[in-house]
Amino acid sequence: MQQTKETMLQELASVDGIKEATVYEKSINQVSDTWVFMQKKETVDELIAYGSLSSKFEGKPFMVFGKPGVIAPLSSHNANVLRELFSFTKPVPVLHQKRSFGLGDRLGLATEGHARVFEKYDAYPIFAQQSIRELNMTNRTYEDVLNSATFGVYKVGFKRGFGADGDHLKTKKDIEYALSLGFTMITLDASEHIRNDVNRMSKKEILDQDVLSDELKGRYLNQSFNVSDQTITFSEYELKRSVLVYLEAISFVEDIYDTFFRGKKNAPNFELSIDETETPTTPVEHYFVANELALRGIKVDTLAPRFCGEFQKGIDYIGDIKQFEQELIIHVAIAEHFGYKLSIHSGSDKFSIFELIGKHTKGHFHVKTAGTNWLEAVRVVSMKDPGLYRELHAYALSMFKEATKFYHVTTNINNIPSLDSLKDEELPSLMNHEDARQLIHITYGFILNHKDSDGNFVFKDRLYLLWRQEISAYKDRLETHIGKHLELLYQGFKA
Ligand SMILES: O=C(O)[C@@H](O)[C@@H](O)[C@H](O)C(=O)CO
Repeated sequence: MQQTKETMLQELASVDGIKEATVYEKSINQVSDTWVFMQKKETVDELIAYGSLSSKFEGKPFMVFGKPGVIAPLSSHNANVLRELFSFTKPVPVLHQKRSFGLGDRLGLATEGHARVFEKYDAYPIFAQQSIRELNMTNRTYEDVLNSATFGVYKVGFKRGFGADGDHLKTKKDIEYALSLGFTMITLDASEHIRNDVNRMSKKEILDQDVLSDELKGRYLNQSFNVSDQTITFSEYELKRSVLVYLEAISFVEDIYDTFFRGKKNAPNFELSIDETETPTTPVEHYFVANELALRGIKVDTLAPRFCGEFQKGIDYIGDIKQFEQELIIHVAIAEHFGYKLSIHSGSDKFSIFELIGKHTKGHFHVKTAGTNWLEAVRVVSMKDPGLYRELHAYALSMFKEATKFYHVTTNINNIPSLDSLKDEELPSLMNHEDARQLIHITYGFILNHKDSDGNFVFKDRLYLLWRQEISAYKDRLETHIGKHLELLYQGFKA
């Protein structure tokens, strides 16, 4: 007779190391004769495997009624075993989904909260998503990023599937690294091959450049292209600008595509990001890039242009919303024409434009967030341990200048209310203050890695301990905050 989970739990109820723990109900699964679930002992999560397949897990063995079991730590080895036994813990590419959403979890603690949101919204979640810049800043590895997502979905029983994005990758070595671990999406960042200096050239200087081959002239010069009900026309100036800014980047993309994607079976999703540059992508330039990719047989799933205005990290859109809307309509038409979706980078907190994005993409989008999830974790610190928040904030102020080398922000730290003027209960309101948000957003690596003269972390261990103790407050914050992103996006196309 099949054993029920109740009788299984009764059998284990007297085992040392299990009897004193709390079982996560939604994590109980069975595969052939083996039960696998997660439990919490104090603030530490562990896996329990009970049955013949438990020998696959590493950990502390036990035996009940002649049946073997293991109390297994959340190690890389055990994450691999979970992925082998339970397919829902393994990332899968975005296939036919209309919309997807990236959730860069810098701390490896957010998947449970994120999963709650994606139980309600049908967008495909990319729970594992980090850039190399983030890995360097947080001292993490892609193994760790993937494992956190695997354990997160297992713990809460999220079975809809998720993706893993090697975000903003710039080299073959980094792409190989992400792919070797089973990442299902590669975001190629071509920014180092995009010429920003062209922005500083006058119209005359651009027109004076001899960069148009006969082929390019024949293909574009003074020609118009219809995409949906939009017409894109290349003047000599626009064509020369497009060639100067993007042609080298297109060759770079081709080389990467040939190496990792062309003709490959089960190729991962391929995103091209041209957003992290000083150069906004005009609709004409977007068309040029898309058409050149298509002519080279390069198929992207998503493309992130740099839209007009400013998409700064962790705060709302800065710029002319009317212009953004007009250009968005043309960007969407180009993306549809060439058969990919637009990707919106630095999508954290862009509340004033989400509805427009939902509306004009007709719900076909990829939106990426990252820093906002870290900011919600810091909000929890400000709510639960004001003293620790004050220390962290003061340190962030001292590192602000250094941090601006890694992120472009226009923060004025003089606008941030001084800590002395705020009562403890007022500290969480700093996480609604744009300058304070950006201060904390860009200093995350400095805060997490700060060590004292003995080489001990000043904040990291205390922060993780607090977050583990207050994980349900963090889950609530993520549900509300990321939920607000989705709600506005959906309002745009459900209306
Ligand atoms: O901070 C980073 O390096 C990344 O999270 C971002 O650049 C990412 O691509 C993003 O735009 C998420 O909002």
